[in-house]
Order: sequence, then structure tokens, then C-alpha cells
Amino acid sequence: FFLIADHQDPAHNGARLTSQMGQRKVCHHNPNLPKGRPIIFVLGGPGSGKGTQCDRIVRDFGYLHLSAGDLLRDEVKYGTEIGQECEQLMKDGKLVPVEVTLKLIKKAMKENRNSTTGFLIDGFPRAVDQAEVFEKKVGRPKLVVFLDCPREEMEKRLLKRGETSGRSDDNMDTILKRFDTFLLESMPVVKYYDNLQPGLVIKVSSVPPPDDVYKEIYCAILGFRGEMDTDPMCAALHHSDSCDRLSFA
Ligand SMILES: Nc1ncnc2c1ncn2[C@@H]1O[C@H](COP(=O)(O)OP(=O)(O)OP(=O)(O)O)[C@@H](O)[C@H]1O
Ligand SMILES: O=c1ccn([C@@H]2O[C@H](COP(=O)(O)O)[C@@H](O)[C@H]2O)c(=O)[nH]1
Repeated sequence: FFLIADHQDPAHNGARLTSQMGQRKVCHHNPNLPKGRPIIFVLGGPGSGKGTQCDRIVRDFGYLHLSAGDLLRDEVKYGTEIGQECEQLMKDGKLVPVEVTLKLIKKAMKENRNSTTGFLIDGFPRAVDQAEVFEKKVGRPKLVVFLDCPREEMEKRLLKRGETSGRSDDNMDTILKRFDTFLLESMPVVKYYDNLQPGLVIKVSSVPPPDDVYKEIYCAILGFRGEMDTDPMCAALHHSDSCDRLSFA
């Protein structure tokens, strides 16, 4: 049903990844990558911990965090035309048209293009056609992080979060609909990127505590920045036989 990633292997300092779906390991430490403002996508099911991991990435790398869900919730909060169009879709756990989300994301990217070193896009793209249009109109991410979490765990987290979040979609009825949308429309995005460019996607189990989950993400980001050797934990991973990205066969 949901992908279950193997837990971290302590022998590799918490950074070894294995896949139940395939074992094509790809090194991504590539010093020839062009410099610029990288884009990172953080994907995963509802409540898998995307926002939680993004906070850590921002802390360490200073990238601009753009949560598509937060951008939409702001529109709803301020009662804009977009907000009025999207409110019910969000309550129903459905996807907002890509024209809307892409417009919000592009606007935020444009406004911040001179003040940030990179873009961290959380919870977008949510469907393959969304990924295709982003690829065409904006570009390719340097890294796609997929947070892998069992449904029961995500459900538990969302119900707990719902006690205080005030989010109109943190309730059992909407959670079930969001899971359906995730499985049907969003999961194929991971495969799309993996087919597009082997090694682009890292799959990380988000079941362990947040700081443990983050270690793997942190090393992957250092990897595309060509800075793997600056952190002994990541350097050990890089020089070990366990290469740092995985692809689905
Ligand atoms: N690794 C973890 N272990 C336990 N709880 C976690 C972990 N990561 C996040 N949480 C908790 O789970 C809840 C959901 O996390 P978060 O909001 O980061 O998920 P999300 O993927 O961004 O959710 P959504 O897609 O609904 O916005 C939060 O209450 C958070 O504190
Ligand atoms: O790209 C996106 C992102 C979000 N949505 C809608 O918003 C809610 C909440 O999103 P979170 O990322 O979980 O905060 C989601 O269920 C969708 O209805 C979207 O359509 N497209």
C-alpha cells in the first residue's frame, strides 16, 4: 500500500538507504553540477513530516521554504478570489488546479529570487501533470526528497495535530480523502522523477524521530552542493560502499 523504507542502518551512521522496490544505487556527488539557486522538492503523504523537515533544511541551508499548502491557506485566510475557489477543494482533500498553485509558487520565487540561495518547495508537485508543467515552465529540481511513512502513522500524527492546528483538513473525514488523493495522484510523481533522472529522488523513512530522519536529507543536500566532505558523517557515507541516492527499478 504505502512504501515502507527500511530503517536506518547504524553501521552507516544513519544514512544508508535501501528500497524494497529496487536497488539501483546512484552516486550523486557531482562536483560538475552547475551553480545557481537550486530547487528542492519535499514530497510525502499528508502528515509524513514535510514541514518538520523543511524547518531543519531552512535552519542549515537558508533556502526559501515555499509550502504550497501554506500559500493556499493564506489565500483562504485572506478571503481572496483564489482562496474562495480553493477552500472547498481543500476541505474535500482534492487538488487545486495546477495553474493556481504554480502561479503562487512562481510569484513567491520571483519575489525572492535575489534574496535566497535556493528554493525548498514543500508539497508540490502533487500530480504528474503538475511535475511536467513545472519542468517545462520553471525547471528541474536538484533533489526530490520523498518522505516515506505508513498510513497509520500519518493518520495518528494528523489527528494529534488537529487538536491544535485549526486546519480544516485535520479531521478524519478529510484525512481519508487526502490519503486517497495522495495514493492515486501524488505517489506517481515520485516515480516520474525517478524515471526522469536516476538518482534525483531520495526516499527516506520518516518514521524515526525528526532529527534522525533529517540526517539523510542533510547529507543528500551536501551531496549536490559538492560539500559532502565537509561533514564527517556524510563523508563516511560518501566513501563507503553505500551510495546515497536510490532509484526505484
Ligand atoms: N519524524 C516524526 N516523528 C513523529 N512526529 C512527527 C515527525 N515528523 C513530524 N511529526 C509530527 O507530525 C505532524 C505532521 O508533521 P508535518 O506538519 O511536518 O507534516 P506534513 O507532511 O507537512 O503535513 P501536511 O502535508 O498535512 O501539511 C506534526 O504534528 C509533527 O510535529
Ligand atoms: O500543490 C498543492 C498543495 C496543496 N494542495 C491542497 O492543499 C491541501 C493541504 O496541503 P498540504 O501540503 O498538506 O498542507 C491539500 O490537501 C490540497 O487540497 C494542492 O491542491 N496542491
